Amino acid sequence: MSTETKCNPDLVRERAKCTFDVNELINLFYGSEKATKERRHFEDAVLAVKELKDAIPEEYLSHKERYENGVRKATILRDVYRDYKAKHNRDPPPNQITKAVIKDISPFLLHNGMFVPTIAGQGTPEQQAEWLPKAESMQIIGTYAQTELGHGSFIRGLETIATYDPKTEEFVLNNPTLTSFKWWPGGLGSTVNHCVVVAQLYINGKSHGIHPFIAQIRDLDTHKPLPGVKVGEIGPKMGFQTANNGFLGFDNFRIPRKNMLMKNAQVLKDGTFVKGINEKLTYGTMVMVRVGIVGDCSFYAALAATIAVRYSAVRHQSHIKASEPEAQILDYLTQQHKLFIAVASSHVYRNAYLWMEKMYTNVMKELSQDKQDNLPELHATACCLKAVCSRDAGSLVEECRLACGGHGYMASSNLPLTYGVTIAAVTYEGERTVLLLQTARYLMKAWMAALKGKVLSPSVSYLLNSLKESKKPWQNTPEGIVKGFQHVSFGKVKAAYETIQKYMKQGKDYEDAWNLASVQLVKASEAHSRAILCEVSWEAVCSSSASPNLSRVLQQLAQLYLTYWTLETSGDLLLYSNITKDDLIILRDKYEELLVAIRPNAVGLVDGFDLRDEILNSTLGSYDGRVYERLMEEALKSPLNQETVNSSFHKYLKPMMEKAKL
Ligand SMILES: CC/C=C\C/C=C\C/C=C\C/C=C/C(=O)SCCNC(=O)CCNC(=O)[C@H](O)C(C)(C)COP(=O)(O)OP(=O)(O)OC[C@H]1O[C@@H](n2cnc3c(N)ncnc32)[C@H](O)[C@@H]1OP(=O)(O)O
Ligand SMILES: Cc1cc2nc3c(=O)[nH]c(=O)nc-3n(C[C@H](O)[C@H](O)[C@H](O)COP(=O)(O)OP(=O)(O)OC[C@H]3O[C@@H](n4cnc5c(N)ncnc54)[C@H](O)[C@@H]3O)c2cc1C
Repeated sequence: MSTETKCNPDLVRERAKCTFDVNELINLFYGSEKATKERRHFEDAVLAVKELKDAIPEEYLSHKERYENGVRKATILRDVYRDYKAKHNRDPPPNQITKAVIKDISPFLLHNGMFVPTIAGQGTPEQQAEWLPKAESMQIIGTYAQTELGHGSFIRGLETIATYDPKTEEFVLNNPTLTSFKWWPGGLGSTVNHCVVVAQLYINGKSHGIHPFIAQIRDLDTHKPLPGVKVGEIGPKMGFQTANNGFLGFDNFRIPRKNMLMKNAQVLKDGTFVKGINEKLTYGTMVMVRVGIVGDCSFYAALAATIAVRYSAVRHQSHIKASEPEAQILDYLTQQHKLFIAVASSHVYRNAYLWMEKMYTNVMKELSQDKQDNLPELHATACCLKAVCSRDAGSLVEECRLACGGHGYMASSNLPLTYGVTIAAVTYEGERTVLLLQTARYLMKAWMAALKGKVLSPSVSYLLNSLKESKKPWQNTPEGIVKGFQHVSFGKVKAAYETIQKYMKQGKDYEDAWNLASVQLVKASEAHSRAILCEVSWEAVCSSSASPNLSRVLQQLAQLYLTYWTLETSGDLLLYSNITKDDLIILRDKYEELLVAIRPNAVGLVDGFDLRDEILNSTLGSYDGRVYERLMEEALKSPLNQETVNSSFHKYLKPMMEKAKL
């Protein structure tokens, strides 16, 4: 981190006001002092590589140049990872340094994030032995090719076909229609030579559902598409410009039988299909990534909050009192309302991610012992938390951007790109509504079980309690608010269920009744997610090992989250819990008190995310607060400022002005 010497005086004052030890917060957030040290050490090693520094900001490069620069840096970064592993005999610690290097999304994201994990999770030991060493060492580069032009959400509707030919013991891959073309996979455009292709398996004319296959699509020496492969890049997007998303189609492309990933289901040499214990295990990589996305949401909220809070401490505009100097915009309560929820939410998502990660690890362990009982709960929880956290994180980043006024609109603030990247997670890895409806299926089943008095899984057991406790008075405490959110979820689950029943009594079949109730079902899932987020984050704060000074501030943040959402969803609480108008007024006042209480620690709290200037990559958010200097320095890098008179003056402006004189 930069030293305080050249720091903006407002930020120096802010840091002096902080009531807790920022290093303690950093160590708590990242797990331990050792974890912080190792992460920083690795980040230092990456940032010491001169070739990773960009000569000019990415925004001035063409689409093609941006990609090429992204690949260049991704390969150097990969060397740093390899060298670290060789030296320390372990992988580098979790870190976000790719943001400092690639800025947008790495063309290797899908290789590391889905290709390798799919081989590890869906391959037999022999298949893992064949491909993992090559993939992990980057002798081959891959992606996860599932989505097609015509289908993304409904994956049973995928049209890519893998027909087994027992004579040659091969699968023949085909994309018979335009809509069957793979569309979106990251790195597919021009980077990868392999992919996991999700395709419909046909044996002797019989369909056996979708399965993952490994296909080599480009020559390893020339990188030319292999015969029978049509592949390319899909073009510019809202973000993900360097992710190199691509399209792919096969024309009678043959792959050996051993290229079907066969941990779950198998095709024997003679074409016998052996079903797996649960066909949904094929969807396993998606569950893993959905859990990871909750962690990503914590990072993006932290990044945007760091930029906007530091900027708001440096920026002065207007007066609170006419007699006093212009105020730091961070002193306006409205600004605190916009920003502190992003700080608080980052902690909430972090705790939810750690909680989900534990659930994921447990279920994976159970699956390895053929025990599947807790898989539905994992799937339902990962779906709704991914859906709610990504949408909320996107909104928080946008609110942080708006809170920086005009300068937040500058690319050099890094907030527009951060928004483009964050909001993409609402769609990828399962579109929000679609995932919430998956959770709703689970909630409806849980509700029916609750009505029968059955024992429910831990994440939905509150439905039973709420059934018993519906008459208890509201309590204006964090625990009371958590219960309140559970009552809202209970009420919405019950209402959605009864709506389905109502339509069925009117003669509709279950599917139509489901569709007619689906707005309510989505809302029930959202309420369920909010109840989980509130409960998990409050419990994490209460059981944390933080010192009293830090604990106080973390409790304030967690209470801010609870109170913010109570006020945002007060209509629901009035409808489904025993909260009263008077309780809401007390909570409104409490919320305002919390903003005021958190205010002196705002800069300390974002310093506690320990995001280096290179990761923030923002003129507005740097540790030293040299906002105006940086805005000007960055503007001067514009190619339009490298010449006094642009040629368009002579070509167009001057002739126009002269024509106007005639
Ligand atoms: C930090 C992250 C690390 C790395 C980052 C890497 C990349 C990030 C950046 C970008 C990459 C993006 C990649 C992608 O987007 S890849 C493509 C992702 N695509 C999707 O997510 C598709 C979404 N659709 C689905 O998952 C399924 O189609 C859907 C679940 C919606 C429906 O499936 P299906 O029609 O087969 O099932 P249903 O009939 O609705 O339900 C049947 C039954 O199955 C249960 N189920 C469904 N999915 C699962 C699962 N994954 N695990 C367990 N069980 C599952 C479902 O609950 C139903 O149960 P029941 O109610 O009991 O019948
Ligand atoms: C940045 C980015 C990166 C991606 N990377 C990859 C990748 O690497 N590999 C890969 O395979 N894919 C990738 N994808 C694709 C992504 O997984 C899909 O776009 C996503 O799953 C959504 O599917 P869709 O595009 O078909 O949306 P659609 O399903 O067409 O959604 C459109 C609308 O229809 C609604 N809808 C659809 N079905 C239902 C339903 N059953 N009930 C109610 N409403 C419904 C949705 O809610 C939404 O409002 C990526 C996408 C993006 C944006």
